[in-house]
This record gives sequence, C-alpha cells and structure tokens, in this order.
Amino acid sequence: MIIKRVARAKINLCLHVIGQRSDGYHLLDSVVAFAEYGDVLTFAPSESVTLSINGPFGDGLSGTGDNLILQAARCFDRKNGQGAAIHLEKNLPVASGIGGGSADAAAALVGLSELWELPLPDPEKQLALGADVPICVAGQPLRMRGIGEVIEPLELDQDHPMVLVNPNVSVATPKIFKALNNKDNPAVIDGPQTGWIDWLAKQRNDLQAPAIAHSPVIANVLQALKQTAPMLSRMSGSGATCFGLYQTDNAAQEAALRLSARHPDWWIQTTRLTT
Ligand SMILES: C[C@@](CO)(OP(=O)(O)O)[C@H](O)COP(=O)(O)OP(=O)(O)OC[C@H]1O[C@@H](n2ccc(N)nc2=O)[C@H](O)[C@@H]1O
Ligand SMILES: Nc1ncnc2c1ncn2[C@@H]1O[C@H](COP(=O)(O)OP(=O)(O)O)[C@@H](O)[C@H]1O
Repeated sequence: MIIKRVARAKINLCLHVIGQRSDGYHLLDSVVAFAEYGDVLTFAPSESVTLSINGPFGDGLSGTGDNLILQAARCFDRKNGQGAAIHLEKNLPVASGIGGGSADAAAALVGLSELWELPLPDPEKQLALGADVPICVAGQPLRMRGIGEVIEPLELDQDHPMVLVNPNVSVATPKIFKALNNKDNPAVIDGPQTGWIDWLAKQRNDLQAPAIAHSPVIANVLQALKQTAPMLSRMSGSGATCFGLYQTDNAAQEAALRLSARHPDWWIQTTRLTT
C-alpha cells in the first residue's frame, strides 16, 4: 500500500499580530486557507524510516536529521520494524511564508498515522513541531488565534483562482517577528458581514512592513501583483511569498503570464484557493 498526500501551501489571507507571550512567541489573529498546489509526499511500508527528496526546491533540504518530516515521524509510538520509505517532491519554496515545512510535517503526521494505523499525535505535540502544524493538519479555511492552537473553521464562499509569487528570496520567520515594532495591533474585524473579499480587504498583514524592510523586493512583488488587477493581493505569513486572488481562471493565468514575462527570475505559480 502506497499512501499519497499533498502538503498544500498555507495562505495567511490576513495576519494580525495582537500581542506577545512571556516566552517571546507572538499572539496572532489570522484568516488562513489552503492552495490546491503543494508538496507531494508518498509513504510506503518499510522496516525503517527513510526520506528521499526531489523536486524544484529539494536541493537545499536534507533527508536526514531535523527535516520536519522525520521529526513528525518521531512523534509516533511505533512498534519495532514499523517503518516507512517516505518521498518528498518539494514544489514549494523553502522559508517563504506559505508553511511548506509545516505542511510537510502535517502531511507526514496524517500519512503515517494511516500507514501505521496509529492515532494522530495530540495537538500539543503537533504544535511543538511548528506553530503552523495544527492548522495544516486541519487543512481547511479557518481563523487561527493564539500561536496557532485556537482554530475556528470558516466557510469560504467559493474556490478562488490564485497566483503565488515569490521573488526567490528566503525569509527567516524569527527575524521578521523580531523586527516588528508594534506587537499590540487590532484584531481581525469579525465577519464576513458582506463578501469575503471585501472583508479581507479591510484586514492586514502586520508582518508585511518588517518583511519589506528585510527584503525590499517584496514591495516590487506587491506592486507587480497590483498591476494585474487582482480582487485582493497581500503577503502571506512572514514572507516573501505574496498572493493575488482573481475572478476567473483566465484572469489568473493572464496575470501569471504577464508577471513571468516581466520577472523571469521569480517563482510564479497559478493555483486555486480551496474551500
Ligand atoms: C508566521 C507564520 C504565520 O502563519 O507563518 P510562516 O511565515 O512561518 O509561514 C507562523 O506563525 C509561523 O509558524 P512556524 O513557521 O510553524 O513557526 P515555528 O517554527 O513554531 O517558530 C519559529 C520562530 O518564529 C517565531 N514565532 C513563531 C510563531 C509565533 N506566533 N511567534 C513567533 O515569535 C519564534 O521566534 C519561533 O522560534
Ligand atoms: N520538509 C521541509 N520543508 C521545508 N522546510 C523544512 C523542512 N524541514 C525542515 N525545514 C526547515 O524549516 C524552515 C522553515 O521552512 P518553511 O516551513 O518552508 O518556512 P515558511 O513557514 O516561512 O514557509 C526552513 O529553514 C527549513 O530549513
């Protein structure tokens, strides 16, 4: 039996930083949904746990040691001889604000739980792998609070065609949180009272300014996206990936073509935000 899971890109449609805990972690209020596109993981029975990696962003990652997939495998109380040959097709840029590592860890938790017929590790263990892991296990539109442990499922009105753009710079999350001056910003306005997009347009990503200060090219990405007339565009997570949402698949494809023609060195991916 071979099990396959797509580790979908996590998109912070907005991300408000509303406080800081005594251990330094920041309190968040974020609306999150997932792309159709992601890394692809497969799990086959084996006597030990191994990880092989390929794909466009696989080069910088090691298949041993602290890879989040192997850390996820260590969360299970498995029996002797219970292993898995895991393969990762790494399609998402690393350290890019779309939670590739957390999505991989979540996919590994779910895939291995099925392969080994063992219960999913509890939410606290999931959170210890990464603050974004529980939301990636949930894998549906949601509002996340705390550092990611408070999850409220939401119903997105419809699938939205989307373009993801990363200028091929990696951004270390802790640096961006550290550079944020005001840790005490207003929460997400409750909603949506009107349409989803109108509601989201009124929200923010509080990490956008410090991320731009760290990597000014993010401002160019946001400006280039704006010029393609999306319904909504913003940076996800701590960056540098930005997203644009469009009315139709055609509009998204045209936007992606236009962006690729002007910026052949950027990672540009057409996909859909799923309900
Ligand atoms: C900012 C967010 C928004 O969804 O996404 P990304 O930009 O990583 O995709 C997440 O909260 C990131 O979650 P994740 O990437 O799993 O974070 P972790 O590995 O747990 O934390 C990495 C480091 O980021 C900082 N950190 C993380 C989360 C948080 N709420 N406050 C923090 O200050 C801490 O310095 C921590 O040591
Ligand atoms: N399977 C994995 N995929 C991506 N990153 C991983 C993985 N395992 C460990 N990491 C490490 O986790 C860090 C954060 O990666 P990632 O989750 O892609 O960031 P972000 O949440 O900002 O998109 C990187 O520094 C990377 O080296």
